[in-house]
Amino acid sequence: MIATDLNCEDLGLSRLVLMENAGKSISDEIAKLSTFTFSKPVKIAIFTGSGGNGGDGFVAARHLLNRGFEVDIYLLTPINQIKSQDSKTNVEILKNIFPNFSRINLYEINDSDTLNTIEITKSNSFSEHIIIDGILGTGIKGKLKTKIKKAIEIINNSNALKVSIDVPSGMDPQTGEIAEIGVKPGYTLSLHAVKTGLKKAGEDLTGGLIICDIGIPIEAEIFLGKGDLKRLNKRKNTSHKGNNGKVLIIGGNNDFSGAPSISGLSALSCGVDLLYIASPKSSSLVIKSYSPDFIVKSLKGDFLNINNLNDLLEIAKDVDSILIGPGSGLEEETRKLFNILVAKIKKPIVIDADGLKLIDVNLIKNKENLIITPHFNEFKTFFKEIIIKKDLKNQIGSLDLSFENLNYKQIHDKIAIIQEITSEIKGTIVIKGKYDLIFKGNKIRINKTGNPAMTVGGTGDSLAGIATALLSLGLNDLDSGALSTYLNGKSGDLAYEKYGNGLRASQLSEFIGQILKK
Ligand SMILES: NC(=O)C1=CN([C@@H]2O[C@H](COP(=O)(O)OP(=O)(O)OC[C@H]3O[C@@H](n4cnc5c(N)ncnc54)[C@H](O)[C@@H]3O)[C@@H](O)[C@H]2O)[C@H](O)CC1
Ligand SMILES: [K+]
Repeated sequence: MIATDLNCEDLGLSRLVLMENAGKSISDEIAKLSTFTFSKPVKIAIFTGSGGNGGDGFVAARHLLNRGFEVDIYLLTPINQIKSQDSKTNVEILKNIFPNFSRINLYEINDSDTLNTIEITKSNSFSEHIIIDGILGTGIKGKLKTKIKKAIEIINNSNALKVSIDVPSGMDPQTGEIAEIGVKPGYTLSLHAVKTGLKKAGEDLTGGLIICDIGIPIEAEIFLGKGDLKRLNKRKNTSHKGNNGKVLIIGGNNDFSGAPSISGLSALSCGVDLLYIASPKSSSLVIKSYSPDFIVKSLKGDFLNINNLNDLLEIAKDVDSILIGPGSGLEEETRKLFNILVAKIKKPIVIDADGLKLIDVNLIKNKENLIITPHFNEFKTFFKEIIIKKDLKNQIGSLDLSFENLNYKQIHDKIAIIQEITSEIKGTIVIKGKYDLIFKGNKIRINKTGNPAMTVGGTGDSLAGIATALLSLGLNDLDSGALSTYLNGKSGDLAYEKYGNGLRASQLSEFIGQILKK
């Protein structure tokens, strides 16, 4: 949800607008609940915190006033300390309503003691009140401040009807756990979608769940955007070498040393701790010379072959994720090696480039934690058996990946055909193109970053390196595959700004760090 919310900004849909929609939806639901539950007009008390959840409360207040309700707002965070810019904007509007004709009272609660003096605390007969909990939503972190704990206690002790905005304050929106104390609402108004933790917590803790539409288009969930960067875990202060990703790249032959190196440079730029490249002797020396940050394992032979199996299984034991294929060439011996490797290795794997031409689709069908990264022609070749089995040869044969001048039905149909094929395997399929399409089961993501200068050789190797790095950093295969297309395309866009059509794939890694940092 946090990712989707930020991705709306990439579509030009601002958080301020979403907050307005949220507040309006909340006021509509409160009005319904009030006529449903009470025989006479009720008074509304809204508790607000320092973030977006409180902001929703301020907007709801404005709409509730127009519906004729009397509204008291208890600001647990004084106005000058409110952190969310959009909340600030909305509380300022309420402050500007002065001298006021609307029935609104704003109370800034500076310390816990002030809470003892408020109306709700003084009387326990608040059965004709609705309390709206806009204290904490999806942004909750760490221990609750004393003032917040006390406010939650007061809310729970009152016999008003309690309604939480988005998440009952105090509850972890991902796990549903209440570490200290949480509001026990009669209803929770979930914005856009019910957060994972609320489903886990159950109605005892959330009250009745009502979903409020706030105008987020489904595409904000499908298109990759800056919000998806939030999927990456924060590094722990206590972590040490090796805790943040160990990647193995298996590739290269006597003709190709660049491909595995480009994958390696991009993987390192995602922040992985250790990067191993296992390559035949013929290419390993050259690969070593590209970067002092690579740990290069030199394997016997001019190309990858079955005699390398034990060495590779040994190195694989020590890493978190493995990329198979860049620059490996198409030797029969390499084919044998790869097909045994994918059967034996249980760790997250990415298969790219020559790997896709050599590995049998049937051997990887049931692998969950797997990413393949074909462009459309490679996709057709890799899945040819499945395409024949499903009798889709004619339709796929004439298909391209362009969406220009198509209506939504034609777009649906095009995607449905591809999905019929991709859903035959359990891993993630990243089909590279102007728009990258990412499939896993019934899920689809689309990436729109990137530019025509990226048709230069090696950008796919960079993408595969990024996907493998993200797997090693703990993301699942769908998120790794999807986010890798966004990062690779975005770094390509920044590289284009600097180098124009002269950009080279080895330069993409230069920009990855700054995208992640932002
Ligand atoms: N797309 C949407 O769903 C929209 C949701 N909106 C609402 O915004 C919140 C999320 O807003 P955010 O500012 O990220 O977080 P919170 O309001 O939950 O609060 C964060 C705020 O509180 C402080 N804080 C965090 N932890 C604690 C703590 N343990 N004790 C005290 N204070 C704490 C923190 O410093 C922040 O300042 C979402 O739930 C929706 O309600 C928007 O309206 C837009 C659309
Ligand atoms: K809340």
